[in-house]
Amino acid sequence: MAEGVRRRRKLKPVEEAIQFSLEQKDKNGLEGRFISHLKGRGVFSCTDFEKGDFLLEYRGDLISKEECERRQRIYHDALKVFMFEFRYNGKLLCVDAARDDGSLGRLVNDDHINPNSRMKTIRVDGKPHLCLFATRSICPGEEITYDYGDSEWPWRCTTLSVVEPSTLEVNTLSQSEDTDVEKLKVVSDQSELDFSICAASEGLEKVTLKKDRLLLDDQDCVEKMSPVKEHVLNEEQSFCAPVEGVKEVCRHVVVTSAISSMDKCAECVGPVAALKWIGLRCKLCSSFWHKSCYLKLHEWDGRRSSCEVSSEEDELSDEDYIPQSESDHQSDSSDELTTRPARYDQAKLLDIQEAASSKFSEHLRSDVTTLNVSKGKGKGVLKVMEAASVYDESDLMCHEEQFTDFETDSESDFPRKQGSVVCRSTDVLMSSPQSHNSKLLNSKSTVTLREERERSMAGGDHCVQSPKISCSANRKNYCYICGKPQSKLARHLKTHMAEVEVVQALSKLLLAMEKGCLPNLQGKSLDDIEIEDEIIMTDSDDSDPEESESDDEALAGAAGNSSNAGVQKMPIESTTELPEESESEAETENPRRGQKVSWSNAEVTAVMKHFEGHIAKGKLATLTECQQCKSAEDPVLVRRSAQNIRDFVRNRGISLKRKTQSK
Ligand SMILES: C[S@@+](CC[C@H](N)C(=O)[O-])C[C@H]1O[C@@H](n2cnc3c(N)ncnc32)[C@H](O)[C@@H]1O
Repeated sequence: MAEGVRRRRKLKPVEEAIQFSLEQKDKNGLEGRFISHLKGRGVFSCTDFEKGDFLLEYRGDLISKEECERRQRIYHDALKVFMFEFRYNGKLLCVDAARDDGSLGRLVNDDHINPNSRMKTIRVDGKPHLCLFATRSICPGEEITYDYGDSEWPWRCTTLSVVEPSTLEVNTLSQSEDTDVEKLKVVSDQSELDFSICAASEGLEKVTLKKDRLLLDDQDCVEKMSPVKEHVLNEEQSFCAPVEGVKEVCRHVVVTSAISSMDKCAECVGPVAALKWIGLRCKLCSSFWHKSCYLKLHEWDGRRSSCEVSSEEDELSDEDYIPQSESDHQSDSSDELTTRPARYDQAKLLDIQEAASSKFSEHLRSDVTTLNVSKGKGKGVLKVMEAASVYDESDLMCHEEQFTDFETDSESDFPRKQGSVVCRSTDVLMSSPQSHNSKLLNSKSTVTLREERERSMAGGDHCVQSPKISCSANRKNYCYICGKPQSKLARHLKTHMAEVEVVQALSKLLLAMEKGCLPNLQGKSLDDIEIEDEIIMTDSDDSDPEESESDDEALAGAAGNSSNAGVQKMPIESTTELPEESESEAETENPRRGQKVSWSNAEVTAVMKHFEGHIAKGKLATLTECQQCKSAEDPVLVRRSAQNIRDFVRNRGISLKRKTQSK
């Protein structure tokens, strides 16, 4: 009874904050949504909040200054933005929310002009917790924001100062009303930048910037805490919002580069795929970007002219497989980079869309394919379709996207923006190039699809974009990703757009389309789909197999030859030697890899044990299979990477094919 009464009693905001902090839960009435490519996600209220209400905790690992520094050394910029440094009991601490635990606090964006909440510390079990409280009443639909504090937050600045690494003194301008903006002194030797920034808020902020991190000095900080409740918050505490903006001081010198799947685009923070991707890397600050993101960024802030682009390509690690995809093709030439306009808002998925468009328009013209794929609990049906004019059309749409407001409520907006639609139904999304209005068509079968397509083609109306993945059941839409029913599916899907799963699903489908093996995927769950690459001999494979391409050539093959878009030519990366009969003696030297390593008989036997079937069938091994082989045969293959093994299998397959053909 007493328990019941306690439950019913409305908790005071601080009590509520303590309760939610203890339970590690977010409050109802708030939701995360994707806002835009520029801003990323944000948190929105779905209910009314009153001034003073507790909203959310900025949840993460509470770590010391030292641990914070250590993590900042190893974190990519994209993760550093989730590190919230603050002062508590005279100590510099940090809540690291880099790990996405699904909590909403980490997604709250900055607003220094009209924020509706404020970050405060409360003490729970002797430890500080960062909690957001409403500073005014908040209506449903409003985005929750707080003031990150005075700093050079890039999104606040209309003009960004770009600093030459060698520049010794730079004036910085804060967008805030405060007048105490002083000089930013830069002492730079490229390897270590020390900045003393004096900016004003309620007090003077002193920040030491080393390499690429911000540390608060023993001075007043960005934001001073007002006590929430004396026994909870009994001393002056100060805050610094998530670390950000350091990359802006670099005058980027970018090169096209093969980038590890672990590294994210500094602009959209998104991975492209589980595999290594080709993008741009700044030689000075080692940030990475999708090419389209980089172009967009430098058009936005007018720094384009100050950016150097080199055509030099980076070294590839022999661990990484570079997929031959159109998204790679985008990154191939510095020429293109300097001349091509930035067109994409939703870089990540649009990259894939573009990949699909150009690749499939080459060799899948007039094809309409339906693919049933089950995923999770529901009976999802993926319809994948392709239209003859897809390339031109997607091009047109990409251009138009610049002028389209993404923030519309239109059901069709998301798919059109994304280019690739993921929803659950027998419905298929189609769109007309004239109107650019996507509409849900209740297409029940391939025949219907084809008819629809033919009808629209005849009427000058074209099916748009590939792949289209559309799922629903009984006219109720279920989200393909989280499986929940959604009345506003298109809008809901925006929340998933950054998820790797979507990108991976699309990648798989694209690969399957490209290889013409979509029908084989009928009824499979996405997790079960493993697309085996088949070895396709090309002219260049007719040369002596021992003379495999250099890494550069392989990279160029993988990234640069869009005219080969219709052919899946596996780049020969020469990460291992070609194992001919004499492979045990064969030695190939890769200057980048240093020591040449010949294949021993034991190694060959170990690999053959696993991949004889692949070689006979002319199939490529996947990296996972190679890793499994390596583990199973441990320690025989200790000198070989999974990629080495993969190359071995491929090269063997090529040799065998050649032999068969010559017979
Ligand atoms: C703690 S995260 C907030 C969540 C973030 N929007 C996301 O999608 O992950 C901080 C980052 O959000 C972005 N951000 C925050 N406030 C912003 C604003 N007002 N305008 C644009 N971007 C903002 C910046 O990229 C910043 O580095």
